[in-house]
Amino acid sequence: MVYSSCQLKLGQALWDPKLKNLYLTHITFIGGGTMACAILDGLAESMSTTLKPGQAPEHTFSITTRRQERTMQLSERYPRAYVTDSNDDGRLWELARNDESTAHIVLICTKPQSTLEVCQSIRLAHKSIPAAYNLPIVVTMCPGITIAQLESWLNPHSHSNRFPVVRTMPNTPVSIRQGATALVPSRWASASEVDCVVTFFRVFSPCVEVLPKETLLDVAAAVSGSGPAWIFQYYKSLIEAAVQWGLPEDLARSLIMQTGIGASMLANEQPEISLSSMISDVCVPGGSTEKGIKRLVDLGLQEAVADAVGTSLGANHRMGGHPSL
Ligand SMILES: O=C(O)[C@@H]1CCC=N1
Repeated sequence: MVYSSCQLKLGQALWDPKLKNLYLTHITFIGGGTMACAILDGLAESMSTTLKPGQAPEHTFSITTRRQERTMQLSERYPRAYVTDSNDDGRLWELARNDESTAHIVLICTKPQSTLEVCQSIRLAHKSIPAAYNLPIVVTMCPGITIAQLESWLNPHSHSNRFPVVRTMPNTPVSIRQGATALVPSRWASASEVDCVVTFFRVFSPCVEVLPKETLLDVAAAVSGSGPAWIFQYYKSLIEAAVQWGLPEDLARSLIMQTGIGASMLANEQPEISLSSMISDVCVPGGSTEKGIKRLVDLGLQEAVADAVGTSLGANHRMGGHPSL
């Protein structure tokens, strides 16, 4: 299933009334690093708040960061956020308290190594929540850390009142609402809860649910989560080549960026046309592009890319080998 973009209105019932009606009221970012800020930047422009009757949240978001000096920077950059340097801050979880009609997303945006500790904080903060109330939806973006691991850290003893979990893999262009997000929900997440997470991510990226196997999320992470780096690396090589042949760097950069945007848009708008055919369209038979492409292929571009993606995937899988991470 592919979900295209939408507007997010916090506090508005977002779901098909045939499903359980949930109001998304608050989003907690655990970790205030690159991905948290990319998402917050993507949200900043596009979000409006429609309060549920009788409800007046002071803060739309919460952000936690380990470094105290960073709390000030984040508060200035995101004035609607409650910023704290502790995942065990009582106020953090009070702001996010749900009743039976509200939903709250906790996004784990820390380094993968901190996930276990973060899950422990989330679990402890919700230890005394009555069974009828909604637990927050725990959303991760750590490749390799499985739903089974997350559930064992969040719900070590109980088989009832489980935290709904959704694994996601967004990428850095979410900051300009041009991201791509792959996701896979746990079987304990209800249709409304999955809709809630999808609606959230659709603000800054089309989302795709990877089926049928959870491990495919790691493949998506290797090509799409890491993807901007693959593309930037290729652009960097093109720019360096252009500069070697005398083109000024700024000119090379702007020509190559626009070429990348145009080529991506062209390919995206015509999904029925293969990339091989689009390459042929550029190549005059026996001409310069054809010769250059042949050289790239002969030098092993395909093997190099496959090897790099495999290496990245292997690293993601090793990450899942917790507790050593
Ligand atoms: O490099 C990493 O580990 C993460 C995964 C996807 C993008 N960055």
